[in-house]
Amino acid sequence: MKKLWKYIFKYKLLFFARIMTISLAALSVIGFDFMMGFIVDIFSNGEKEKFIPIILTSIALIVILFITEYIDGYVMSSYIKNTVNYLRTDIFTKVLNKDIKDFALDNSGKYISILYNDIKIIEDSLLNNIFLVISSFISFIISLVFLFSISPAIVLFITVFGTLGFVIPNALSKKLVIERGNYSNNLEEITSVTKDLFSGFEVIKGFNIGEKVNTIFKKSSNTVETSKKKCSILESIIKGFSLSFSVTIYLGVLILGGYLMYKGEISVGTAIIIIQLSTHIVSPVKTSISLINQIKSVSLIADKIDELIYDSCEDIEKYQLPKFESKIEFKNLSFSYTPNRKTLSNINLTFEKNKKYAIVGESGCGKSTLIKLLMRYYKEYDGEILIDNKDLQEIITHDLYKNMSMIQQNVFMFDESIKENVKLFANYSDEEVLNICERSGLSNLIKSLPDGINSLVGENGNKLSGGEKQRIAIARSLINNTKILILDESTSALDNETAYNLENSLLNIDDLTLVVITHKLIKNILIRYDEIIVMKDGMIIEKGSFDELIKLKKYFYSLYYLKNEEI
Ligand SMILES: Nc1ncnc2c1ncn2[C@@H]1O[C@H](COP(=O)(O)OP(=O)(O)OP(=O)(O)O)[C@@H](O)[C@H]1O
Repeated sequence: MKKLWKYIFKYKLLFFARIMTISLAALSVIGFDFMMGFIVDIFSNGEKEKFIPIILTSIALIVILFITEYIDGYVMSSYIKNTVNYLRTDIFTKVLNKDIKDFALDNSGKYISILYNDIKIIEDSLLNNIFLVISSFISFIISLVFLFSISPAIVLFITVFGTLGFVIPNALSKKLVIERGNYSNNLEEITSVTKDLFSGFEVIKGFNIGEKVNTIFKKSSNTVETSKKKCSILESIIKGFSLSFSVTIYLGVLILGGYLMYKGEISVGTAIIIIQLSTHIVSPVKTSISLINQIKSVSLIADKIDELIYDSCEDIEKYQLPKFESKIEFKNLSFSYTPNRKTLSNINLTFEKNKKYAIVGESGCGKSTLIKLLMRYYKEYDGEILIDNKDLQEIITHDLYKNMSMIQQNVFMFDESIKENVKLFANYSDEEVLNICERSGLSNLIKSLPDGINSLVGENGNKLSGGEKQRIAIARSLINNTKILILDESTSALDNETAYNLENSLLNIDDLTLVVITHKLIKNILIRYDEIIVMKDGMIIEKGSFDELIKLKKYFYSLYYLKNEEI
């Protein structure tokens, strides 16, 4: 919660301006209460000389009320706009700064829920309520002081019942805080579920599982609404208590004021002022519990935000890697996703600068896992991964991904043109983009489109084939002058000829360290790699050039002939 104060006070001037305007508005309303009392006394006493002044003062008060309300609304909307904007943008930036592995720990629906649902709760329950509490407090104190000057007995009565009206509902409020936390978690859950279900729209349609998916959604929706209902029930119990005590105070003040008037100790006008002022005492007692609870409940949401935007890397990243210079080394590397099941065992491997490596092995042997560790998706491994003798975990994120990119089977596309998707909004000329597109095997596609590189790719590239998206991803890395390029089955969506041409053109780039995970065992391509790494059951069992491995007549040999017989 502490961290939220940073956002609340980011626009200090507007915050304090709002306290001023809300205090002025509260004072104007109290002024109006006094005016009612004066008007009644002046007319009931027949004080003719005060008729005109009191009418003029009433008009002036109405104008003041209007102006203070307007200024107050203006200041408040400016404060909310700036603060919510800052909060949301800051959280978004922090999420963007997360490491890939940290980001992947949570469903992205959680981040979306925080950015919209939780920030809305913070706006309604914290930002708005802070000022309501302050304004109620100001009216409460002024009214109490004035009432004390008329009758200490009235103030004593209010203090006793006001305290009871605060303490009893407060005892119930802890439960409400917990329920509100549940409600926020359930909202987060339904956002993630909805996002996942919509992402799988094609699968849902293709496999006719609409009914099943509907049931999942209904269950989630029901959970959200049930927790909301629990909050509402608790709120009404608390409100019921607060209302009973406030009505007691209100009626009590009325009776005590009426009694003082009956004894002739106060005028009718003063009795009216007492009644009016008592509303400023009753109202905070009635609403303060619910306001304070709402503010408290935000602390759970604030903790959740803190936890999600916490960046685990900042403290250990200390090495710069302006340019990849010599080698990547894996030393005695072992890794498990789950206890008791080793995915990688004792890997010792070196990728030298500008050399080309192919990783082969049957499905599930650990090829992608090895590469994911190099991309720093997971950090809990035994052994070491070093780039230019620097521990992978300690290299500054920006430098790491500037030097190294990975192209996977699923390529993300912005709903933009081919050109923007290749240059990723950086400043490259059309010639540079066209040149890179040619090297990435995109020339035919671009020639066939009326708008060439300016053609739009559609939402997540739905106007392109899987192979075309992969070629765009390769073009992205090449234009960015990535020094280490990793392809994870990334030519799988390409036909054999295109895959062959593309891999060949990447193998021709001298100043590129290339690591390709491949299932396609094509001799003409494989002979061009400096080293083929053969994996089985999470271990490297053979290493060498194509000819060396064939001569060995061991695992690679059988894998190669098996694949080529299949073809
Ligand atoms: N996130 C994960 N959690 C648990 N187990 C996983 C996870 N990812 C992969 N595995 C398991 O680890 C093993 C190695 O998977 P990996 O993806 O590295 O294999 P691969 O050689 O790349 O396979 P393929 O050629 O089919 O892509 C597999 O048994 C897989 O089921």
